Amino acid sequence: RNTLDVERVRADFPILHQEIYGKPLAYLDNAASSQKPRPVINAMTEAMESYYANVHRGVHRLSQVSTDHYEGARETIARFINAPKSDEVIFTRGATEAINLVASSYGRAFLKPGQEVLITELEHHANIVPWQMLRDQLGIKLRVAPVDDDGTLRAEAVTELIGENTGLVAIAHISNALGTIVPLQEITAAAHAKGVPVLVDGCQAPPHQKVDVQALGVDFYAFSGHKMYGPTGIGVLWGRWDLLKKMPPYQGGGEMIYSVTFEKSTFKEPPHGFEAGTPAIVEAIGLGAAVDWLSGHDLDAVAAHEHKLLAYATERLSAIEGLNIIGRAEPKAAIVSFTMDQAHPHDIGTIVDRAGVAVRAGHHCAQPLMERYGLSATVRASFGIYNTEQEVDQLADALQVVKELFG
Ligand SMILES: Cc1ncc(COP(=O)(O)O)c(CN[C@@H](CS)C(=O)O)c1O
Repeated sequence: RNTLDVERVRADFPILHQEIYGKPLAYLDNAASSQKPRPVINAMTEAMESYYANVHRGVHRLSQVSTDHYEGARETIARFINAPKSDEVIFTRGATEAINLVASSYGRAFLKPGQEVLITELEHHANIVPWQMLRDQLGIKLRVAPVDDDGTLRAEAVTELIGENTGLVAIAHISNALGTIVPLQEITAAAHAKGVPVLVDGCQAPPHQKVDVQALGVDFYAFSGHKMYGPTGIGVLWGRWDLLKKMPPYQGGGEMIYSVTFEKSTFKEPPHGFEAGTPAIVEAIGLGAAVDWLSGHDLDAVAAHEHKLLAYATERLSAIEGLNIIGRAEPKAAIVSFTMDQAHPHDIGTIVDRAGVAVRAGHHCAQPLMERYGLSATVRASFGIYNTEQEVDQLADALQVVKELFG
């Protein structure tokens, strides 16, 4: 397996080469959002400088070129997740909108009052609140599968709750707060054995590991461009064609129709039937460029590099007296959430920031999960392709200062 040339990777990210309060920036908040490599910046700038126009409707050359790049990005993304066809790739604003689309379209059309949507304690608010809204509108019920004390989500903890009343399993691929990697294949096989579809909140997966929707066997897969070295404002809902085909539109407007009269309108097939209005053209092109850039790296080598950082960070942080790592599931993505006996997460985040280290302090939009561990917040360091062991040292040394200050 070839190793990652991190210095060469870092050279692609202009933003990383700066100082914060006189210290080199150590950007360790990748679970919140990742930075953008030069090819993504260039692709978006080139679109706006040389061929930008609205898509699909124009008869003029620029519109055709813009459309080719926009639809080309869709095909690039479809290949990246091994989707059977690119028409199954729907552009959304991000994972949140992708999940809301399924709740609103699939949920309202195919879930019945009294049926259950099965989620887990690991979920991000984006995969909790849309189902609560559907419950309040439609009368479905929410069931929550428990995680273990160490942040592990055992497949049976989920599968034993799948019954004849379960209408959908909605589950994270990777926990943004703890890093837990969920055993999706096992859960999906059990759900399908009972005829229950599976939606995956895949937000934290594509930048860190190969995502193959056919190998996973899932029915819907949602993710955001800004977490995988692409821009904000663009994300993807991938869905199985036979489900997308029968789902009613999510939003109405231009682009998603064949014809409109005051009496009625006829709707386009997926994906355009779910893409009302002018799309995020430049952002979609940016996401396509991010996928091309990421695909230029050996994803196994990326995963191995990040796992090495996770192991090193776990070792260094575990050595700090009074520091408690929250979530030690195996396998785990390169996310380390922790508390310190001596200091509040926000104080810790502020102090390490003065040392040039960017981490997140808070509930990470997973308040129920924090409550389950009796916490209101943690500090979270989350690693990406461009992070280094030196940056782990920078974090650990800054935490030593916190310990001395508050110890
Ligand atoms: C598992 C998971 N699911 C959904 C989302 C929402 O993604 P959007 O691009 O904001 O729509 C996120 C984004 N989590 C960020 C912001 S709260 C974090 O700091 O962890 C996520 O991690």
